[in-house]
Amino acid sequence: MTEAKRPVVGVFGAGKIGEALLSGLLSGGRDAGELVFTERSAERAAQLTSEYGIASADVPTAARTADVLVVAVKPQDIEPLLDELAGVVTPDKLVVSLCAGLPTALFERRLAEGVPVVRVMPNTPMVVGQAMSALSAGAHASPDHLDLVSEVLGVVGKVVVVPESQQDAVTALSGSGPAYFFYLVEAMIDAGILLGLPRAVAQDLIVQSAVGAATMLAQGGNHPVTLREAVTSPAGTTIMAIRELEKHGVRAALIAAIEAARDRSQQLGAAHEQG
Ligand SMILES: NC(=O)C1=CN([C@@H]2O[C@H](COP(=O)(O)OP(=O)(O)OC[C@H]3O[C@@H](n4cnc5c(N)ncnc54)[C@H](OP(=O)(O)O)[C@@H]3O)[C@@H](O)[C@H]2O)C=CC1
Ligand SMILES: O=C(O)[C@@H]1CCC=N1
Repeated sequence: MTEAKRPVVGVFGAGKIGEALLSGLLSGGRDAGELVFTERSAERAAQLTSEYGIASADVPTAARTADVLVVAVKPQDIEPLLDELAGVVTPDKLVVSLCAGLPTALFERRLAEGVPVVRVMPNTPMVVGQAMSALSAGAHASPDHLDLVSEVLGVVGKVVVVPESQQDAVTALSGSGPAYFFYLVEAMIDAGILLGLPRAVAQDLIVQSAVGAATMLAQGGNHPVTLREAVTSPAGTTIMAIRELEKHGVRAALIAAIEAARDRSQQLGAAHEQG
């Protein structure tokens, strides 16, 4: 039986998330020949080609070569890229935007009539096959297009479909989410240093605690409250720490932080609505 031909994925802007996607797809079994990317800096393009064996191309060539065009430039850099894509992207292609805040309507306005667009918010754990990607279909994207994006991003992690109206919230939660966990881990390692532990020991203790806790959350099916209560003994050590976290407003700080990230995602989109 012959296998159906897999789509060629083109990554436009191979920075942090673009590179994470390319390397995650390779680790997930895609061939370098099924991938292409564009980069502004020739030096960075050469470095990525040497590291991964994936060819780079200019924007029009990559747009013609790829079936799925993944846009991974900063929202602030989108306009010149859309100028380049506008003349070459045809409705038989699929455009996938990873850009925070940018609505599918922006792409639909700037590209040829009928080009399907899917907005995705992924996150960097795609380098280890553990991304969380949330997908929303634009006006011309069909269920088959969503299936195609799910298939590609399913190689590098989990996929969920959400209404586009929820994408700013998703961006604040799971798009930025890994940074919050890294920040907490960093702070807990500092606490270990304060308590006199060697840095490497503190890091091992906290990272393995994070891995263990994440695995229990992902696999155990228990609510986080139940899991935390199981650690929190009457008159024990954990409740003393929890009291301090509550006293310092850590829960409220996290809620406010995530709300601020949501607001910023909305602003990034609004900037392009006006311009
Ligand atoms: N980082 C993350 O965790 C996540 C990021 N995103 C989204 O992904 C997008 C990219 O973010 P991130 O990877 O962090 O940003 P980066 O700045 O690391 O990557 C963007 C890359 O695109 C290049 N670039 C810019 N314009 C063009 C162009 N016209 N043609 C080709 N390449 C171009 C940049 O080059 P140069 O450096 O020379 O400017 C840079 O290498 C953003 O829209 C962000 O919102 C989404 C989810 C998570
Ligand atoms: O910080 C940002 O804007 C991007 C979007 C989500 C994660 N990083």
